[in-house]
Amino acid sequence: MPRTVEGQLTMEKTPSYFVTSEAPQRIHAMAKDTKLVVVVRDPVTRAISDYTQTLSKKPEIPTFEVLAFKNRTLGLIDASWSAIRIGIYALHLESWLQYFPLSQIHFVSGEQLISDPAGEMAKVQDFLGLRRVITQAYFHFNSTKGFPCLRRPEDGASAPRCLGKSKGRTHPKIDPEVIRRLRKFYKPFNVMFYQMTGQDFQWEQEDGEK
Ligand SMILES: Nc1ncnc2c1ncn2[C@@H]1O[C@H](COP(=O)(O)OS(=O)(=O)O)[C@@H](OP(=O)(O)O)[C@H]1O
Repeated sequence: MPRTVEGQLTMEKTPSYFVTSEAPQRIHAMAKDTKLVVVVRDPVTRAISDYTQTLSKKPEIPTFEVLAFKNRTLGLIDASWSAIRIGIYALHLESWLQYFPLSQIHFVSGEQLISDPAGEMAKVQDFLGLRRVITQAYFHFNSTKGFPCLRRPEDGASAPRCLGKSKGRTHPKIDPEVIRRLRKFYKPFNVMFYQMTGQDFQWEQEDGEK
């Protein structure tokens, strides 16, 4: 990590930290006042997104439906498969709460980051004690991509910058029965996560992928 001088904030982004059991202790030992920002999305959609990413690199892998189960006849989910395990957010958060108070952790809703990026970024800036610089003016919804893209009002007419092709890929169609089974699997963990964070992410609202 680079040294931070007075008046600076050092930021670092590593998605795997949240699910790495040694990370909370190590980060706490390095800087116990560190503020943590975690982006979470519906774990079922997250698992499919994770699978889609792997599939793009290894097209020969088995189907999502095959990988999701230890025993499909019995409906036994394979919670050791990383695409599924990562979405058990309550489990991972428990390790962080051994070292950091909840007040030092901010959770961003992945769904709202897409539907209301400025609102979600306002909360992040408040949490970090920053002025709200990134506002609505910084976002432009690109209907072709189906996601908000970033523009810099200070750059005048320059085109908004969308994330690359590997973000916002089309997901394969997954058997709705498998989705239902996965929703049932995650429900108790999601409820526990809402209780632990005091935030209801509303992942139980609809059936099907979000
Ligand atoms: N603005 C914008 N543009 C494009 N994509 C967006 C955006 N906001 C959120 N998302 C969602 O981010 C998902 C990819 O994030 P990742 O977690 O895979 O990224 S990373 O691994 O942390 O780099 C990606 O998941 P997939 O849709 O499965 O590709 C998107 O749904």
